[in-house]
Amino acid sequence: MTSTPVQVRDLKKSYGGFTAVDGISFDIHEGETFALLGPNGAGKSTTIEILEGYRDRSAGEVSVLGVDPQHGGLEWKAQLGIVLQSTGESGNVTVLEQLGHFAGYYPKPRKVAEVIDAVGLGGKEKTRISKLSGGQRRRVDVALGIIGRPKLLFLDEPTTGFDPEARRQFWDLVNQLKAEGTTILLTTHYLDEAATLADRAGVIVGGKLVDIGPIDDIGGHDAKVPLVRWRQDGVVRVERTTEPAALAARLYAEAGGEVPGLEITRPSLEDIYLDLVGNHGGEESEGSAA
Ligand SMILES: Nc1ncnc2c1ncn2[C@@H]1O[C@H](COP(=O)(O)OP(=O)(O)OP(=O)(O)O)[C@@H](O)[C@H]1O
Repeated sequence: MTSTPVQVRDLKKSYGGFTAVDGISFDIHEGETFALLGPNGAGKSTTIEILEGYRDRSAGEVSVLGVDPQHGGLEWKAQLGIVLQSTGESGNVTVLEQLGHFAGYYPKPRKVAEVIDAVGLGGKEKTRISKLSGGQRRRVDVALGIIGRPKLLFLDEPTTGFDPEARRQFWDLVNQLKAEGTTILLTTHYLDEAATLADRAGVIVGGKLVDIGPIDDIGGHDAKVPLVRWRQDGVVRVERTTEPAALAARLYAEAGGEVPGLEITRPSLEDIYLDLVGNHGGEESEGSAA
């Protein structure tokens, strides 16, 4: 086992004349949770599917658990946990049957009952998957992703369709997997989810990596500078400053008391991400013509 389970160098993928992934490079270190962020169509799923061995690349080098995914065998695949973007589970079997069946594919599976509890499907063991709600089926997807005790777990928009309680429960589960040393590659459009779970992130726009680094450093140092808002003569004023308390104190002294509408906020990861994507011309990102 390598201490850098995922290594990607100058990865490119074209669909006909359309370049969906345009020369991206990144590493994911052992035990780390790495978030791949980007607008719809940026190339995240294409990248993940190449790493999972589902799609061939057009150019570049990729190593996943020391193996080129284009040549990964069953033993390699058994070390991966995969939660695809779309729900695949709609069968006529029960939750217990489905998980029991999949557990049989792996050399050291987790206990089915444990997994059912971990994804919050306790009480639904004997329910047919076709009778579950959309969010509950998504939990089955997550359960199938972790049943084989993967070394590397791919989570492609795992909490889409989850209610807020289920999302929190899922975050607890991911933290538990992290504590066990699982390396995780996550894509999500929920920036609070990325901020909570990820150690590092890469932001893809139009098939190119526009930023990468520890989650708190995304957007660069200046992106985090706090905003001070207040009202003066009925007009909302906004100033960015690294010393918000000093500005607030000055305003207090000038106003001779409480400052109307005073608010100090730090840009959230979502604010920073939206700036970053906007600056790189991405909204509904469309890659580039080759
Ligand atoms: N099989 C395919 N054939 C042709 N074009 C494709 C194919 N799969 C994806 N694309 C295109 O490649 C680009 C990247 O798609 P991809 O699914 O990787 O984006 P994404 O970042 O995962 O988006 P989302 O957030 O919507 O899931 C898109 O413009 C998409 O239309």
